[in-house]
Amino acid sequence: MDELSRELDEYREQIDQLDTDLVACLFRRFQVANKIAEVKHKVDAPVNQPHRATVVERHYIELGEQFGISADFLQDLYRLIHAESCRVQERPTFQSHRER
Ligand SMILES: O=C(O)C(=O)C[C@]1(C(=O)O)C=C[C@@H](O)C=C1
Repeated sequence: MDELSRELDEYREQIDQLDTDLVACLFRRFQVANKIAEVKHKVDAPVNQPHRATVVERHYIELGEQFGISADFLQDLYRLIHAESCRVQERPTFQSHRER
């Protein structure tokens, strides 16, 4: 294996590890969303809270400015995460594979 393909392999290992971290972070976020759902259920509050979602979306955009990541990309990303967070919260007994 030449030097360049060794370098490429190393970077790809880093990408794979970072993707694992990303998914693990998402997993933790959905666990917290599930806890939020329990509280909302107790006080009969709606899962989807557009004002709060706008605040969170702004936070993503601010982070994007700090890190130099495109606002459009982060908006799209948060919209996907938010949709999944709402879906998770609508499921009363959300459990991940790890908890089973
Ligand atoms: O802050 C909340 O109330 C949440 O449930 C979290 C969250 C999110 O995942 O970002 C999900 C649903 C709401 O519409 C707003 C934000």
